[in-house]
Amino acid sequence: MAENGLFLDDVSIALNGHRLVALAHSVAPGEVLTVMGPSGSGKSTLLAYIGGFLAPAFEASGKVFSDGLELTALPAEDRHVGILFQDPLLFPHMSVGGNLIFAIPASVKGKAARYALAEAALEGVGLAGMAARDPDTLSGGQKARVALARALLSAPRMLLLDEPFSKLDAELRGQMRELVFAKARDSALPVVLVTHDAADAEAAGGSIVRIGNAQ
Ligand SMILES: Nc1ncnc2c1ncn2[C@@H]1O[C@H](COP(=O)(O)OP(=O)(O)OP(=O)(O)O)[C@@H](O)[C@H]1O
Repeated sequence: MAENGLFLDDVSIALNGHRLVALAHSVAPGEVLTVMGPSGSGKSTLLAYIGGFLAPAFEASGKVFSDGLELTALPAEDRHVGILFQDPLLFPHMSVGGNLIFAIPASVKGKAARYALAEAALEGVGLAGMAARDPDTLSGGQKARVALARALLSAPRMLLLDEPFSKLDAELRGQMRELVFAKARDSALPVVLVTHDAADAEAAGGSIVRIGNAQ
């Protein structure tokens, strides 16, 4: 078992008796495992299993470890997994800062300390001073950055990325993936990236697994 990082120990997921995913893989801190495969092959399902929110329709086995700690039996809220989806999914009724402060673990006490963390996270994604903004006034690329800052603020053990760049235009897409991978390296977070885009996989630079037709 890999001591550091994420380890998927013979993970197998089936739907109606048909096996979708069979995977054994480790992802070192700061590295990216890219998961590719046709639509409906089970890529998002694999992320749901790792994150602890697999729908009951699926039958799954295999263990998930993070830094040697087994997560498999833990509920999603205790797994401390940072997730980015295709849509940034910011709360529209909160300011940008509110969206960030919401994600900070309750163990960080004091309004000033929580505000300072949120400000620093915004600065870290190139959005210094934007805490008071309404999320609806941000561009798609800015929203994606806020979602990244929010995921990082939650003190995650890993990042799970479900096509997070696919709605961005080519230039923003390149910038955003560099930012995400740099943050993952800086924070020594293992990353599982689901994508249809070979350029994403190439930029990620780690291992690529294909599920679906290849099995
Ligand atoms: N909650 C659910 N209950 C039952 N079946 C589901 C559920 N969610 C997804 N599925 C089915 O499980 C299979 C895998 O879906 P999944 O979303 O993991 O595919 P994917 O590879 O991520 O696809 P895409 O590239 O289109 O996002 C599909 O056949 C899908 O219809």
